[in-house]
Amino acid sequence: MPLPKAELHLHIEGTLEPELAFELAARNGVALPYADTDELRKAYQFEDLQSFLNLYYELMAVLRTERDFEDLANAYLARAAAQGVRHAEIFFDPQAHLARGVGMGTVVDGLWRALGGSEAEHGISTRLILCFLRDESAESALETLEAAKPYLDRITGVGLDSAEVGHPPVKFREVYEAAAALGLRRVAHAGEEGPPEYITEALDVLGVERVDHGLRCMEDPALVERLVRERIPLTLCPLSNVRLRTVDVLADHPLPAMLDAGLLCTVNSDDPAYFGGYAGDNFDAVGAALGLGEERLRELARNSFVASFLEDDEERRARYLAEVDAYTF
Ligand SMILES: Nc1ncnc2[nH]cnc12
Ligand SMILES: [Zn+2]
Repeated sequence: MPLPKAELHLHIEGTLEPELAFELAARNGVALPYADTDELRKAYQFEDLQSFLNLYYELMAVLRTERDFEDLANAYLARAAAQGVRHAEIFFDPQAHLARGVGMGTVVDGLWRALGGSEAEHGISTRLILCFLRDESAESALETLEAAKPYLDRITGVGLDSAEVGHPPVKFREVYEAAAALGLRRVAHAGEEGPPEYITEALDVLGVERVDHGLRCMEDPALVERLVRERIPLTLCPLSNVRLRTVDVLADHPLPAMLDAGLLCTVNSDDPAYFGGYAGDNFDAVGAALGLGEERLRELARNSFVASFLEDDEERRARYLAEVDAYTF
């Protein structure tokens, strides 16, 4: 049995495996510019975040109906369950779908067909986090939040993703204020490729409770001290960092130094279909490459539940933490 864990940084569109992409393409009559799954897999060589995002957005063309989103989420949940994920807080990118004529209702209702039955079907509790694309305008983000209003009973929070550099958090001040007023939790990608100042801005201007990636905080000791003091969780994605070349090789990943500094780090998969592994694979990879022992891995699993948005169900959080504490490797 794998170590129980929560996954807090997972883009559902980034779980689209080549086989499912071709299946959905056939079902929807969408032509993909790749002969087969082997040729598509060969395109998974990324120089940086943007080169990945180009493919990520291109492949979304196959997602058209509620059933497509349901199938996508069910495929992820089945894989996650097999790797010990007990709770998943799942990002989705509605603007990338709205731009293709796929409505908010199709996306949320489709995802919910899987998420609503996830506990019974996969043994995983879930939350849904709507992400704004930071390379789109602030007005577009506000329109997206407006379009999400009929679905807020199923949406726990908002996030910020896509191309980071040149799109500082401050651009989204207004939409984050509106989200907070609606009672939504707030997270944002910051310090993945962007500078440590974006992390500070995400905290101060957007009021985020958790930072996605946050890797580049290590360049600013005062910021590290603040993140430790305020117990701000970081959702790290080690295999993603290597594939997108923010870290040269896994053995150089700063995770051990970050834990030693007292940061509340979690380990997640980001876009597992593209980066070579799901949540458990990321745990295994950092364990092996960084020589993390059982107690470090247990700490990471504990952190994932501590950092999760389970404030509305503390009993469940306590149950998950007890599972981690009782786990024998
Ligand atoms: N790693 C990542 N960074 C920013 N935006 C993303 N969208 C999907 N994956 C992402
Ligand atoms: Zn991400």
